[in-house]
Amino acid sequence: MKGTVVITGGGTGGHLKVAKAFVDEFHKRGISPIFIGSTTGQDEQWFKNERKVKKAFFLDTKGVVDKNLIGKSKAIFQIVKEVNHCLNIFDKTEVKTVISVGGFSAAPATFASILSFACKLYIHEQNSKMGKLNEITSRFATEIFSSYLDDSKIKDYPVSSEFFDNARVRHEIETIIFLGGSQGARAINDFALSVALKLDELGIKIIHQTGKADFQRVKSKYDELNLDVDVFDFTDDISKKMSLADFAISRSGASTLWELAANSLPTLFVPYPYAAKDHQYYNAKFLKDKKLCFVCRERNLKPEVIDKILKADIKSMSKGLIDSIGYNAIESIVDVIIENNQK
Ligand SMILES: CC(=O)N[C@H]1[C@@H](OP(=O)(O)OP(=O)(O)OC[C@H]2O[C@@H](n3ccc(=O)[nH]c3=O)[C@H](O)[C@@H]2O)O[C@H](CO)[C@@H](O)[C@@H]1O
Repeated sequence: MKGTVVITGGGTGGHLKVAKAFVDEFHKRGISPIFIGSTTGQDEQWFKNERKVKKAFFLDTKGVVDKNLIGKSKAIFQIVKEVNHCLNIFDKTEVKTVISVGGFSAAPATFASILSFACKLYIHEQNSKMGKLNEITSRFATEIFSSYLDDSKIKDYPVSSEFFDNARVRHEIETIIFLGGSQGARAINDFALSVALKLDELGIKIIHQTGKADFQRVKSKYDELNLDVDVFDFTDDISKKMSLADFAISRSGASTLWELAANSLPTLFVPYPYAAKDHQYYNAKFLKDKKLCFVCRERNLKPEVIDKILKADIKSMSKGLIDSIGYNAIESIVDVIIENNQK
């Protein structure tokens, strides 16, 4: 491969999981990329000690969207400053390929790749509605990979193999997993607590990922209810937890959604209502239109929802999910990038 590869982006687990898939795939092929992320968000947590990267840079950047005018100006000024920093890195390490997985962390390296004519830019857009940065920069990209774009060369989402390996067709609901995405979701936590006694009476086991911020509160409530629940804030072994469940109630962040699909786990998605352009709703709608999931707006999430789920035909949904996503997405995406690099 000519020149160095940069993988950039992050902020939250959804973007970082895809960044990690790229790092792992390049490493498998004997290529050590550089990672460029931010000091804000979860980037350092995921990549500070990652041995598969040649070097990781964490730049002083913050999100631009959802800020007042002064906040926006400061964030933009900081990005401009860090673009320069990236151009220096590109120059010193002969960067020829920049792969953005989106999020504000990706801004400096993405803009630097556009300014440096020696680089090719690739974008992986995880969501059904394009993020602001990708909307601005995508016209400069050599390829945009997305599960929702008709003209994407590879449409399958890069999901780790363990989600496929542990997949099975679900027949009846004996265990439900509640998932809040990388940061947890208070609305899903409250819903789980409101139906926990009923599920227990029905003999249904609960697995519950709360997110860090709400863990103690949720754990104490289960203790008060005297229920034996597998409750945790975050785990590195989420595929194992998913595979134990027969049904999921989850946010529809892109990585989680496609992991659940890969695992053939029927799901009720409760989209995060404040996501940009309501993208979590449209992520889930993509599967709902194929009758492969249920979707419930957060405002309609009432205990009665459980009765409907218990009557549903989860077997045909679970079977249908098998064909919704193919196995080797990250290999195919990296093949396209390497082929282009050789031209
Ligand atoms: C509030 C918000 O705007 N969230 C966005 C964010 O979500 P968020 O960061 O929550 O992302 P996702 O749901 O896409 O991914 C979370 C990742 O964390 C992993 N995980 C989660 C819990 C756990 O205990 N262990 C674990 O490993 C999941 O398996 C998954 O791979 O990025 C996604 C991808 O751009 C978007 O679709 C979401 O809308």
